[in-house]
Amino acid sequence: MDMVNERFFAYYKAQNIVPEENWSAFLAAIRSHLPTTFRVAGSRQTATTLNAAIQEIHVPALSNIDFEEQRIPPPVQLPWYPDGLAWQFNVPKKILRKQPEFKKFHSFLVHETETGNISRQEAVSMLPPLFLDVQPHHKVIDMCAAPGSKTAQLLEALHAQDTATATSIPSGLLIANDNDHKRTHLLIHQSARLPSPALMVTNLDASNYPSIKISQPTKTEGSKLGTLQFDRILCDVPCSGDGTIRKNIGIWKSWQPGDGNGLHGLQVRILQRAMNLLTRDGRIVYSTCSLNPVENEAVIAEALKLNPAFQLVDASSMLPELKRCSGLTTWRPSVDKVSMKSYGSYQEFQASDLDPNLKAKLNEGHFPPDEAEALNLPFCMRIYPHLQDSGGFFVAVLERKDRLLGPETQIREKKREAAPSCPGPEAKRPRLEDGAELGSSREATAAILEEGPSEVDTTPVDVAAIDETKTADSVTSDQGGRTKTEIAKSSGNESFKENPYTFLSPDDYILISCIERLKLRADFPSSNVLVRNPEGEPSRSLYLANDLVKNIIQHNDYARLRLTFAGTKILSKQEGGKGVDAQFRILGEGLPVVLPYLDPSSVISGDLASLKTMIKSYYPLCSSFEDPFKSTIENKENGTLIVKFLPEKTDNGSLTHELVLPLWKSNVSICLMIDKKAKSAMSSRLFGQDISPAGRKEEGLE
Ligand SMILES: C[S@@+](CC[C@H](N)C(=O)[O-])C[C@H]1O[C@@H](n2cnc3c(N)ncnc32)[C@H](O)[C@@H]1O
Repeated sequence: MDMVNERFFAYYKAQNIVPEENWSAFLAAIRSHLPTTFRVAGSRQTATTLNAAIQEIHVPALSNIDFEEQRIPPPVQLPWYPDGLAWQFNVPKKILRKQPEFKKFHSFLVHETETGNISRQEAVSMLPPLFLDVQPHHKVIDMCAAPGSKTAQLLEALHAQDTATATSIPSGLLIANDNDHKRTHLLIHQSARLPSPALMVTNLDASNYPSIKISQPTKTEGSKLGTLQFDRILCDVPCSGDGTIRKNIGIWKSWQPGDGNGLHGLQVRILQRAMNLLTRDGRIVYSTCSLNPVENEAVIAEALKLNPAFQLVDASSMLPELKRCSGLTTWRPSVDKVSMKSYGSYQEFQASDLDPNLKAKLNEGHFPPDEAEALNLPFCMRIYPHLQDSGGFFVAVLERKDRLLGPETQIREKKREAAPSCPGPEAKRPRLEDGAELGSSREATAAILEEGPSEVDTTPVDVAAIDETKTADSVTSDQGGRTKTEIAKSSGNESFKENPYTFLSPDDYILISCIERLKLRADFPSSNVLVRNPEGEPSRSLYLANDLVKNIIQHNDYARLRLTFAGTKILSKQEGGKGVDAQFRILGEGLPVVLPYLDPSSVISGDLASLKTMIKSYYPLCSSFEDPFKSTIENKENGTLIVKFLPEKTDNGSLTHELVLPLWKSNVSICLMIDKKAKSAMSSRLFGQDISPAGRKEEGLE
């Protein structure tokens, strides 16, 4: 492919995005292959252990490797990422497939990605959540969240107090929102790897995000209904995406100077809405993967002019190792595909002899404001590909000016620009970070699934529960006696087809039987257990939400919020468990959440030899285990069991920290209730190879 686009060159030279002397370095970088980057995810404790394994086992094994007479550099840590938890390597696919050590490392990455311990994410895309600085008590909203790579980082920050085996229940909240319904489901699928009782997913237009009611305690009246305001808001808005040109090389051909013009209005409205949803001491991070000032500084400037209570934050002392350039104070929008002419001011644009139809495509907000310096636009951050061999990116941090002053004052809701909620005719479809264009969700889904989430193991696991949300059309009623269709109509949401969430009574006999079976302690938050079906019956899956999520669900119409997901699934009905007292089984993703409430006597001890047997076969016979594990399971009642493995060394690997897993016991066999990809990853890590049935099949051994 010819990596040439004269319009692109002329436009960005006119913007002066980099000094003349750096232009050739910029050009060389955007024409070169983008290195692979990944982040060690999950709880801090697991992350540190896995990171140590990369440092102490993989990097030494990958050092001093020659391929076709060339020295291949090993992975290196991104210097700016906290605790060295993000890595970069630049090795051609051919080497990853053929060179034995790199092949081994690649399959380690694939396995760990599938289990959620590693997130393959562009380096620059990791930045916005870091600048947002989320704490476990924060109320956070990710306004344009799908497919969810930054949502995952935000969730991890909320869960900073998790341990290797147990999930904390943060007091804060994360709402992940996206207006594309299919993409919200992709996000939900991804976030199953990071189960959180503090997560809600909504499917709304961020530029018009509704006020959410919550019950707040008062000094005198007990409690009253108020409006939820967020401590942290991420606006990773839809954009033209030319910063991803190294990865999405089609941009070389398709790029036009007007690509960002039609998105500007929507971007301003999303940021403005965020400003109105922010608590006084809160913080907003606005980001795009576009280099275009019309989608970046122009949006910030316009939003600041409309909301003078806000200011840009000087974030130069945050992530000091990150190389960045200052935001622009002047730029030259263009609507011209032919002569490549651009204009330094709105006045100059209006005075030009352009066709009136073209003149209608830009308004004053697209152009640099007179007060660019006073607005501190240089505090915006531009990350260019040549600075540290990354993609191109833009980040700005905003806070309220009066954040440290006196009592809170509600900012006046500005009248929003009467612009259409869709980008204007000039607008191309916004490019999404994963490379797909908005609207082509099927391709986006396929692309992401290829890289990311693991399949559900349909053999022993939960197919029924997956279908649960698809029964939404059934005509049944909510607590107010309205049918789902009526609720949807009343909310102007005819097309919304998700099921409502209903909290179970702590006296519900199924809930009580699960609690008794698992011997959950009295402090288990049983009043926060909810189900997701129109009848409000515990017929399939039980979810757990934290207090804030419960508060929101109870005080808002779920259809108005287009609530697509909430909390985390902890228990599911085991169809094969008929005749067993408690037919519910604990889920792999729910176990870390429930673990802190389990009575130690309900957890059995296992050893790695037994684990090997459980991984090798789907339903190993109880009699195939060695004692003492054999007699332990033989003496247990049928149904859900939890098994704990202590750190131990094996011939080809080691278990470095405690591991707790869910089992299901039938009359003569047991089954390890985890995803088949999680089994494969665990097997490779503990036994040096994938001994699971799926792994053996892949290797042609079965
Ligand atoms: C740049 S992508 C977000 C990437 C995401 N933050 C991540 O890190 O995975 C922009 C997202 O905005 C969504 N979007 C577009 N218009 C929107 C709107 N008006 N309200 C909410 N989301 C919108 C798109 O569906 C897309 O998923």
